[in-house]
Amino acid sequence: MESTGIIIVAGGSGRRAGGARPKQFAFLAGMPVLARTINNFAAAMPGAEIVAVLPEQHIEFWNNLAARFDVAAHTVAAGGAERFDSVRNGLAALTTDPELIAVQDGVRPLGTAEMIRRVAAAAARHGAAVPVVEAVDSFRETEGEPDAEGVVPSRIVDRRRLRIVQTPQFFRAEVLRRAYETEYRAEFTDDASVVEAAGYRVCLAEGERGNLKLTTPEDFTVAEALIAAREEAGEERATTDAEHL
Ligand SMILES: Nc1ccn([C@@H]2O[C@H](COP(=O)(O)OP(=O)(O)OP(=O)(O)O)[C@@H](O)[C@H]2O)c(=O)n1
Ligand SMILES: C[C@](O)(CO)[C@H](O)COP(=O)(O)O
Repeated sequence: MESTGIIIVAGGSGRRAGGARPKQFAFLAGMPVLARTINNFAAAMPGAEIVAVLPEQHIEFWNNLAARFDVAAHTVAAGGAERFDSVRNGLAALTTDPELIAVQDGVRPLGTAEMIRRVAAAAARHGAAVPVVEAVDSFRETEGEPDAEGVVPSRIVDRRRLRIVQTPQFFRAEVLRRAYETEYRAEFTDDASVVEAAGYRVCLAEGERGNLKLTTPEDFTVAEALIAAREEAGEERATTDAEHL
C-alpha cells in the first residue's frame, strides 16, 4: 500500500450546529466527534500520518480533551478562515512525504474502513478520487428573484445525473499539492473542485449513505442511532467515557 498522509480538517466554527463549542469537539455517543474521526482513519489506514487542523484558539482545549480519551497518534495544525485555507495549512504541516494524501472532514466520523480503502485505491490508480452516493430527493434549480406573488421561478433537475459528494477525498500527493498552489475561489467547496480547476480528472468511487457529515443538531441524533445500531451488531468498540461537555 502507498504511504499515506491524512489531513483531518476541523478548523470550522460549526455555526449551523450551534452549541458552546464547535461541533467537532461535541460528544457523540460518549466520545468527541473528532476523536472518533481520527480513530476511524487510524484503524482503516495503519501507519498513515495524521494531521488534525483546528481553530487556533481551540488547540489547547483539544489537547486537554484528547488526553482524556484513547485517541490515535496525530499532530495538530492551526486552521484558516476557509476550509481551503485549513487544507493548505494541513498540507504544510505534513512531516513525511506520502505518496497519497486524503482530506477528511473532522465532522464525518462514520465512514467504514472498507469505503476509505476503496477511495484510496481509486486515487492510487487514477490520481484523484472522491466517494459519492446517488441523490434520493428531487432537486429544483432556482432562477432569479421571486415574482410579484412571491413565487421563486425554478425548474426540475435530472437527478439521475447528480451525485452527492463526501469525504475522504484522496489524491496522489503531487496532484493535491499542485492544485492548492492556486488562490481561493468561492466555488471551492471541496478538494475535488480545487483539483479539477487545476486540470485534473476526478474519479467517482462508491460512498456510503451512513457516511454522514454532522452539520445540524438533527445529524447528531441520526449519527447516535447509527452508532447504537452498529454497536448492537458488534461493529463498534464500546466507548469508555460517557461524560458530556
Ligand atoms: N475554515 C474552516 C471551515 C471548515 N473546516 C472544516 O471543514 C469541515 C466541513 O465544514 P462544515 O461542516 O461546513 O463545518 P463548519 O464550517 O464548522 O460549519 P458551519 O458552516 O455550520 O459553520 C468541518 O470538519 C470543518 O471543521 C475547516 O477546517 N476550516
Ligand atoms: C467537503 C464536503 O463535505 C463534501 O461534501 C462539503 O463540500 C463541505 O461543505 P461545507 O459547506 O464545508 O459543509
